[in-house]
Amino acid sequence: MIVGSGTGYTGHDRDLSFELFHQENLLRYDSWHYARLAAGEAPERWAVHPQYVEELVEDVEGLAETLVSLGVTVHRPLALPPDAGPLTGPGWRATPTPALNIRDNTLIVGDEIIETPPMVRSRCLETRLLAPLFRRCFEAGARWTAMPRPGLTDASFDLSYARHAAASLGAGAVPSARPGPYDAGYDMMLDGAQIVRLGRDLIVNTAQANHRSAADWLERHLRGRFTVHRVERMADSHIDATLLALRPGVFLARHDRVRDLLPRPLQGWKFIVPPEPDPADFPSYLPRDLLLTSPYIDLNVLSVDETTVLVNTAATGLRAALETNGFTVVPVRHRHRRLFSGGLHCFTLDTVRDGGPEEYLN
Ligand SMILES: NC(=[NH2+])NCCC[C@H](N)C(=O)O
Repeated sequence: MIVGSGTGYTGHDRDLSFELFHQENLLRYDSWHYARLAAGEAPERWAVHPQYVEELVEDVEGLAETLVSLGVTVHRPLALPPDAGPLTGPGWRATPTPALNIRDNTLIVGDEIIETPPMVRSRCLETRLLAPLFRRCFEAGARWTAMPRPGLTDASFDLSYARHAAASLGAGAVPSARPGPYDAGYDMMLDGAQIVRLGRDLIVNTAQANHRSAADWLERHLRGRFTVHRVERMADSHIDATLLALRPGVFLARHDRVRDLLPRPLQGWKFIVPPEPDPADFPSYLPRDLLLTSPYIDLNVLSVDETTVLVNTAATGLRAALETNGFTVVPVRHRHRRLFSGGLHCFTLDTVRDGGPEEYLN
């Protein structure tokens, strides 16, 4: 398994791609800068308090140590070069982020590593920091592919989901971004965290045209080896704080309605729905500390086998729910899961597992 790295995180580039990606959480906390950016205003650099970064790094190192103690072989990405950047694309530049939420920009399916097309400009360097590890897998016989790279120009984002979300949260209109000379239509965009892998079947969440186009690519690319099942708008993008498979026949789900969105054969699985998150389980932050995940983020657990699950120490209700259902819970400290957009599942990427892909849907 690879465990991400928080070293070198300094802040966020609040550009159009970042605002669209984090729209739902930013809107909830009343800090969404999209309209200004769409009108041509320059992106803003938003610092994260260095103490939070230090504590993040400490917690990620603890996660890596816990996995080693459970007998997992742990690999780490390259560090973010301190003098890296800026990244540039057609008509934009952005400050790169470290390879922290490595679940997002890579999808491992069977013997194949697929680099997925990032949705946030600052994240375009992350898979390069994993390249030495991917090279070793390649040399050992793995396939290694990258989906078509997106241009990420302002007008390359389909706004249909953003408009739907803004309307349901009572926010104002979402103006179209200005067209530019480097536009190439709606780019393919999809993160690995939009996919639940179940043996020979993949559940892929799509919420707008960028995702759907990427899902078309994935479906054609994997035809004959894996089956793609689409679910529409289970979430804005990532679903690994909404639905996770704990073992064949058992899901962990944010709420009961998740069941109805799944293909029929999976609706008969058991769904463990933990109690609502307790606000007392989280640190208190200032308005300047952007909250980039919902309070459900601790659902983002990491399974190492069919009974053992790594769970945030602070998530008391969730830990109890899993124990009641017969799982062995290994507590892991992860304080700032709302500031760095990810939990234990987001920070990890399983590359080699025991057993082979099985059939669960027939
Ligand atoms: N792979 C990830 N980065 N997943 C994080 C998903 C968090 C989800 N958007 C929420 O706010 O609850």
